[in-house]
Amino acid sequence: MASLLKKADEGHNLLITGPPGTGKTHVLAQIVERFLIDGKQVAVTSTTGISATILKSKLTSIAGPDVPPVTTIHRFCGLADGRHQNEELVDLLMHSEYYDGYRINICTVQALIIDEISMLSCKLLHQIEHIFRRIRRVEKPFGGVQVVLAGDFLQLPPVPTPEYGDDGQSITESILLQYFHCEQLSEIFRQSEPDLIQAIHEIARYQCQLIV
Ligand SMILES: Nc1ncnc2c1ncn2[C@@H]1O[C@H](COP(=O)(O)OP(=O)(O)OP(=O)(O)O)[C@@H](O)[C@H]1O
Repeated sequence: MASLLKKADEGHNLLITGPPGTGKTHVLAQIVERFLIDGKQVAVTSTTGISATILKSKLTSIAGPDVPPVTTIHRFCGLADGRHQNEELVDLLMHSEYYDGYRINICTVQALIIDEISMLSCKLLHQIEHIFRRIRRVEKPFGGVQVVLAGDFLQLPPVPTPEYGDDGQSITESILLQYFHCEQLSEIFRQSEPDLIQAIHEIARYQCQLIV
């Protein structure tokens, strides 16, 4: 965990993965705390409303009441249900009064956290990168915003929306990952019984053996 926190302090983009109970939320809470102490404008988001609510309560129990509000990434920057093409959304963000709040969010944020990343499609990650770069007018990945992604790719995949041209491809093959330091957590903290921990790993990888 110390190496991840150091990378976060140094301003790297991070992708933190690992099975349930390996401490992804724990690390996120430490990172959020450090960003806040540094005076960074941090946005904490997740990919669904329910996971955002759960994340907020987990972060509060670890880092205390000062954690910022947690919302969905869609609500944070105006993605809605993914119906807009990239430049169409840029146009709305630049010119529609209805999108003022989203534009302000994008322009003021310095660090963006997205949890439950397995449910974010490649198309939406690329859209986020595009609109951040265009709206902030900074020709760097994500317009220079530090991005921290966390999740477990063996959990729920993205929901495809073929009507909007999104085939639901996971971000695992995204070329944007070249801009991330990727780290997989493997030590399970939530359980302590070795047999149970082994079973969790096997079930996650569809390798569970039936014992009769
Ligand atoms: N580095 C650590 N040292 C000791 N305990 C830890 C550590 N990291 C996490 N834990 C504990 O392990 C449990 C699971 O941690 P956490 O909820 O962060 O895992 P997670 O990977 O986010 O799980 P999930 O994918 O199910 O949300 C918690 O009770 C947490 O306090």
